[in-house]
Amino acid sequence: QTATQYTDPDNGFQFTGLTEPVHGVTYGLVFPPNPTTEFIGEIVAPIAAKWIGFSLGGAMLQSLLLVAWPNNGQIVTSTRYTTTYDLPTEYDGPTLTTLPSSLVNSTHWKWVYRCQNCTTWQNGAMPLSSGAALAWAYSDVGVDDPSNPQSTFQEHTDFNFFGIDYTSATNTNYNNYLNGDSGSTPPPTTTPTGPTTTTTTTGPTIVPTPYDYIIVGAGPGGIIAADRISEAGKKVLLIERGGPSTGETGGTYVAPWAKGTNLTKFDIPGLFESMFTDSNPWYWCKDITVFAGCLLGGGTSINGALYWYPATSDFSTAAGWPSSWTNHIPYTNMLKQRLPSTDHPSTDGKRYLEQVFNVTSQLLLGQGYSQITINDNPDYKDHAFGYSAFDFIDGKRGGPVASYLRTAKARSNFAYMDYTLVSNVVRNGSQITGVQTNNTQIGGNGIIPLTPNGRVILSAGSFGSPRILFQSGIGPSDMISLVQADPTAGPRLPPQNQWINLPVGYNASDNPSINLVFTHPSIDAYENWADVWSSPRPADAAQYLKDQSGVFASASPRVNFWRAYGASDGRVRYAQGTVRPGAASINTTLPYNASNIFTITVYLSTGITSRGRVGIDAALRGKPLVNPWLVDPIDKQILLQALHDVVSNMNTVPGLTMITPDAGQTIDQYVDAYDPSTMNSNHWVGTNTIGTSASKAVVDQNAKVFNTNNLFIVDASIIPALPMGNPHGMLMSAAEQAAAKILALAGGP
Ligand code: HEM
Repeated sequence: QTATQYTDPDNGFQFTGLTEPVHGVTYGLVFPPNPTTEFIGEIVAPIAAKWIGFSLGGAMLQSLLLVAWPNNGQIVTSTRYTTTYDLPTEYDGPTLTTLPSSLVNSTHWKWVYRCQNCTTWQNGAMPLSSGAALAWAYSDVGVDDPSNPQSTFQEHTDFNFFGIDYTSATNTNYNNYLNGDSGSTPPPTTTPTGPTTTTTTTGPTIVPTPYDYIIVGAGPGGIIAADRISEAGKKVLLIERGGPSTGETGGTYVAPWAKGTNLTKFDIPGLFESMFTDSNPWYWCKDITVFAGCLLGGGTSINGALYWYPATSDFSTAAGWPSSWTNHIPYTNMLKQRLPSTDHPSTDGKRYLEQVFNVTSQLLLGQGYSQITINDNPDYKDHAFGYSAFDFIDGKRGGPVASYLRTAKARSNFAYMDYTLVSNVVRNGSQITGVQTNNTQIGGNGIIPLTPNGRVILSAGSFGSPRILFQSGIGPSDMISLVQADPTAGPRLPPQNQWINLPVGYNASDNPSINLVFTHPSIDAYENWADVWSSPRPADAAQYLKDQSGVFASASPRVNFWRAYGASDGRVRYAQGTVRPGAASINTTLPYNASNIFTITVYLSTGITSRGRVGIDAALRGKPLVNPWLVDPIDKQILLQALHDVVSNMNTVPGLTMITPDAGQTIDQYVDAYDPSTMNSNHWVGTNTIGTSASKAVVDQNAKVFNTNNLFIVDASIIPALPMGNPHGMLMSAAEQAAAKILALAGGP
């Protein structure tokens, strides 16, 4: 089949397309006379079509896919992408705008849309100077969560292809079409190809509300800032690009065995390991090349929730903090009050799956370690070990979402907007006037303004916040040049004489971590967590569903330990260990019993000198440009020393065998051969580091971006150096302190 020209009888637009005969769905496209990167399209479908997919590359894989369905009189739409024959997931970059002649009535639904930045995508493009194939997918089975544009759904029930000649698919009235006007096209006299009706149900333009504080990103930094600032009576908008996570926030991603409850993947601590083995991990950001959580709660909704109250050194001037930050105790106390830690998260107070604790404590006691309650002694981090501590609450994921967000939401001066991506701040020189979102229904252009003296706080994370800065003309010029070349983001940049040169993306660090894998006959490896999502041990699943107790009330770690090391450069570095049943990867020549495996991960933390650089690529994806792990040979030397120490007395624990590395490889060879990407701990900090001078730092001691009047950052990116432990506890204390400093700073709303 080949597309031909037809005129839609309702809106009078001339499209190139066809009505396929099997289901009677019409697909049409029209381009401006000198094609740019956009087009107007339409899909007219009988009500029996529960969702429709349209592939701009003419195939399922590596194509920009448009997916649409009707819900409550509106058309719900998304752009998606996939490289495998599984559910295509969110693809950011294109902008879809539903045009007014769209409708839903009793027989049909019709989606007329503008698709901008749509003619090229990752690994593909529409060949606009020739012809090509397009493809459609049809389903008579409804999607799982119709109000959610990123809903999951089952495979199509039909698909097919058709040819199109792009060179004749243009119309000189294109710009009129954008305004809902068919221009000089004569009134249609041809046979109607679509439904005839007059009900227009797409929403009108929303008049944008100005806010005192617009906070971009609902991770730990953004949520805590939003709670404290709304508590102070300011009018606050918190914007999240993703959607709900836990059941209490409207999340619906529930394991088969928990069906009928609102205990989602993000509620049940024992599902943590399944984050990395899911066939449809929609919650990871698709435009950041390392793991980042694109959902409410950010990293705290998808992490293992290891929660450490900060040590004094975490906020020291030696770590890079301005001296005004070193007294963290009042803020850490505020955090502890809102979110106490627990090292026995099961609601019955018992500990489960503790075999690794027994084995590891034999090793550590033999090395002169003492067992302590770790969060009772945050500064005791040399030769100390104890039970892993978490911010779980009532046997469920707690974190900032189940604490600070609850109180924020109860206030009438707090507003929350999800599924909304902020690309850049709108500014006039050093004065920020609003944020640019991808929701063009807001004011017709997607811009949300500030009140007079209003402020923007970026909390989009160590990759997301730098990208927003680059797209706002703030950062090194090589990054802003990449933005300039982008057809959508380029025109939104301020003029070059307003660019602000700051070291955005530099000073990046992340804990290098190395896994050692062991077996011991006493260990229960819990099937390496492989079955927790689809076929858990029935008794454990039942116990958890009954009262949130048992194995599922905790994430996988069971033991943590720390040790200090002096080095030849005069610095003290700390090594951290995390121990859990199971193993992410095993590489061994030894025969072993898979039901007895466990992992000791050794990280280097406080004192690391290695730094990398974070930036964007030409597709504006966030990525490490220079890896931050073990750049300094002394960092590597200390990490090796720590690994050797951990296994130094292995022969004193009967039955304990190290299988990775195995006898054929030394620890040094193992570390030399380690894939750097698996050394990543996803603890990125420092990409918008705090400091006292604009030549070395991005934000000043009030967390305000240098050379701006009213732009702030509150997230892991301002932390100058890695803290002692997994960073989200220390980050939340930093967010408390940053919120207090921002509120105290004169000149605000
Ligand atoms: C849960 C969602 C989906 C699943 C599991 C799925 C799965 C599959 C599978 C297994 C095939 C190969 C079928 C065969 O060769 O007979 C296929 C083909 C195809 N799918 Fe999907 N699909 C999904 C969603 C979509 C969507 C949203 C589109 C949007 C346009 C799409 C477009 C296509 C097209 C055009 C083909 C045929 C051409 C090709 O193989 O690339 N699919 N799909």
